[in-house]
Amino acid sequence: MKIKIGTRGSKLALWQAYYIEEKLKAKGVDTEIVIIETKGDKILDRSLSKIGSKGVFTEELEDQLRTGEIDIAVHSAKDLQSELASDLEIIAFTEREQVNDVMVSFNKNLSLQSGESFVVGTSSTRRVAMLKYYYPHIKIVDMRGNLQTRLRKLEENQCDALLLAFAGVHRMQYDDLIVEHLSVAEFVPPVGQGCVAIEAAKALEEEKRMMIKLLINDAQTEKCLLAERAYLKKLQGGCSIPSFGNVTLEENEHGGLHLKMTAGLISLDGKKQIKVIEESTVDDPEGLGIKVAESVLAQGGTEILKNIREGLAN
Ligand SMILES: NCc1[nH]cc(CCC(=O)O)c1CC(=O)O
Repeated sequence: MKIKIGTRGSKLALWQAYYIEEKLKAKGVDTEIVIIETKGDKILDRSLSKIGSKGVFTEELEDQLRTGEIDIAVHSAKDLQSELASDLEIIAFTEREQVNDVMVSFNKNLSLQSGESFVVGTSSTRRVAMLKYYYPHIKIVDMRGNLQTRLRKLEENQCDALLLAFAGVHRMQYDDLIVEHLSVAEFVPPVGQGCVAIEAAKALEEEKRMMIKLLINDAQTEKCLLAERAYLKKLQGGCSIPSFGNVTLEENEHGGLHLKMTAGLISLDGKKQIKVIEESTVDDPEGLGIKVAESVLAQGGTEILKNIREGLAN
């Protein structure tokens, strides 16, 4: 059996593909890596929210899943839209990395807490809105491109610091540049951050699907991700919407486990934030995600989404 692994060509995407390849190879499964360029990789001069968030990093990979050119597509779970086409599915989630965001800079003394004003580069609507909400003294500049491009821009002094996911910084071995770990209670991570997801066509041979599930899937991370993705799907928000959602498995008094979800929405100007924290048993993660989404929508989320959609349409 040979598994053909489709991936984007960025260094972070390749890290993810090799990570999956190693897990399969370690159990004697033959693999081949196929690099596929996506629209998100090609268009670098416009912000993601303007290109349209749906599938910019996934469409070309999905086409090749359908033709059987590749057996699986490897994605950052965060980049995978919450609603897949009916002929595609996620068959595995890897064990998750630390989920928090970090601030990266060449200036070791920078801190968001200091009250000092400096320039932070980010293109994430969630990070922009959260900066405005918690740290209004910070100046923000739009900073797109892959990790290496952003770091080059940082080096060129286009900004003083970047906000990034710890997972990507760590995987690219830039830990030395981390000057601050952001609290997950304030900067609640977006759905999927830190997890690698495996997408496949429903038509994939059963033998391959079972093998990949067995060797790659982490059952605990899967529970968390199912809840988070159900939340995002209910909100119908892609990555251009400043939503956040993070689920952890927590121990009960009796040693069993339950799910704890922290999720919400923040307006683009950072003026209004809705945050809901809810716990549930582990057996219905999707139910938890939907319940929290309904609660966020009812507490003003509908209004925030409406404002954002009208703004983006202009
Ligand atoms: N949107 C790009 C992207 N997709 C996944 C990661 C980081 C790694 C991960 O969360 O899996 C990043 C970079 C970032 O947000 O800093």
